[in-house]
Amino acid sequence: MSIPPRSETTQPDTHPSRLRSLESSTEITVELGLRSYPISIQSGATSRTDKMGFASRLAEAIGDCTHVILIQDASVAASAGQAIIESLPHHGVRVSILEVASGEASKSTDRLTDLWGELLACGTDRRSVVIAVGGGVIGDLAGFAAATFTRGLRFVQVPTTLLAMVDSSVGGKTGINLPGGKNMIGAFWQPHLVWIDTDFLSTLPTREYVSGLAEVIKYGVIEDAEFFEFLESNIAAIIRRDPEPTRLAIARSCQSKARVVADDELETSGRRAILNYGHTFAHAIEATAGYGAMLHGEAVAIGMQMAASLSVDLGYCDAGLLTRQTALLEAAELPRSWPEADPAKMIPIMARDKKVAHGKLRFVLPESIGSVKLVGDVPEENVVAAIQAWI
Ligand SMILES: NC(=O)c1ccc[n+]([C@@H]2O[C@H](COP(=O)([O-])OP(=O)(O)OC[C@H]3O[C@@H](n4cnc5c(N)ncnc54)[C@H](O)[C@@H]3O)[C@@H](O)[C@H]2O)c1
Ligand SMILES: O=C(O)C(=O)C[C@@H](O)[C@H](O)[C@H](O)COP(=O)(O)O
Ligand SMILES: [Zn+2]
Repeated sequence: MSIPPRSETTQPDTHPSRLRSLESSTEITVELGLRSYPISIQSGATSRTDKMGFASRLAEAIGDCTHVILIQDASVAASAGQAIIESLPHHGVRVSILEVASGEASKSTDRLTDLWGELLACGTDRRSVVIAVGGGVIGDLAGFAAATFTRGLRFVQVPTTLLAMVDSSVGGKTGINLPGGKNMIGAFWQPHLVWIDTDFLSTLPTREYVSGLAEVIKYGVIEDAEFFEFLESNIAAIIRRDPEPTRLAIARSCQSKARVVADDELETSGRRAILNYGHTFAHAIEATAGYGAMLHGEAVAIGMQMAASLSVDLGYCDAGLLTRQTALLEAAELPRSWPEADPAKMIPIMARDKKVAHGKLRFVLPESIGSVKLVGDVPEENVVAAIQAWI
C-alpha cells in the first residue's frame, strides 16, 4: 500500500523534508540548518544492535555521551522505558532514571520544579543527554526541563503515544500549563533525534490512540488534501492499527509537520500557526473542562468542528468541507461536540491564545481541504455561534 508523493504541480513543496524508505523503516529530516535532526520511524528496531537500532542512531545524532537521563512516563517504564535502557551501551554510559506520573497534571510548575531538583541531584552537567520516553505530556515537560536546565541540554524524543509520534515529538515546542492557559510557559527547543518505534503503540489504550487521530486528520485539512483522501479510504484499517496504513499515516503526518516547522520554526511568519487549526477552541475546552478531563486530541477534534463552522459562517469555505471533516472524525470515532461548552467561559480563555496579536484573536480557518488561512477581526457573535453549533 502506498500513497503517492505530493504532486509538485498542485502542491509546490518549497521546503521539502527528505523522506527515505528503507525496508520497514522510514527516515524524515526536519530541515533546520545546524539544528536539523532525523525522525526515525521503525517497527520493533529499538533493541537492534546493528546500525538500524536505537543505540546506533543515538550515537550518530548525539556524538559523545557519558550520562543519559531517561525521563519517562511511569506507565511505560516496564515496556518502552526498559527497551531503551537495555539498548544503551552497558559500558561508559551512566543512566539516571526519572519517573513522571501519567497525565496532563504533570505539565505543571510544581512538577517542573521537582524535575529540576532531580536533575541536579543525579549529577546532570551540560554534556548530559535527556531522553524523554512517553506521550506528549512527557515530551513537553522533559523538553522544557532540558531547554532550561543549565541553559540547555541535548535531548531526544522517544514518543510512545500516537499523538506524540505524529505531532508533539516533532518541532521543538516544549512547555507546561498554567491553570488559566495551556502551554503558557515554554520554549522552542529542538530535539537531536526523534525515535519512533510503532511497536510501542501495542499497549496504548484505544481512547488514547483515537485521540492521536485528531492531529493526523488535522494535517489533511491544513495542507495535504491527498492525505485527507487516503485517510477517508483507510480510516477503519488505521483504527484497527493495521501495520502498513498506520505506519504510512505516521510517516505522512511527520512529513507534514517537518515541512511546516522547516518553513517557520518559531511561528513568526504565520505559516507554523496552521498547526494550531482547531486549537484556539480546543485549549479553551481543555482549560474549562479541567486539564485531563478531556484528552487533547478529543478537544482538537471538537475545536476543528467549531473552526470549520466559523469558516462556513464567514464565507471562507463551503459547507461540503464541514461535511467531509465531520464524516472523517466520526469514522475515526472522535467526539464532534461538547454539551458543556460555554462561550462565556471559553472566550476569556481564548483571549490568551498565543496567536493573539495586538489584542485581537486570530483563527486558523479552512478554505478547502488541504488549505487554511489565518484570519483576524472575527466578530465575537460568530465565535459564539461556532461554539454553540457543537454543543
Ligand atoms: N509540543 C507539541 O507540539 C504538542 C503537540 C500536540 C500535543 N501536545 C501536548 O501533548 C499532550 C498530549 O499528549 P498525549 O496524547 O500523548 O498524552 P499523554 O502524554 O498524557 O499520554 C496519554 C496516556 O497514555 C499513557 N501512555 C503513553 N504511552 C503509552 C503506551 N505506549 N502504552 C500505554 N499507555 C501509554 C500515558 O501514561 C497517559 O496516561 C498535551 O499536553 C498536549 O498539549 C504538544
Ligand atoms: O507544533 C505546533 O506548532 C502546534 O501548534 C502543534 C499543536 O498540535 C500542539 O497542540 C501545540 O502544543 C500547541 O501549541 P500552542 O503554541 O498553541 O500552545
Ligand atoms: Zn495539538
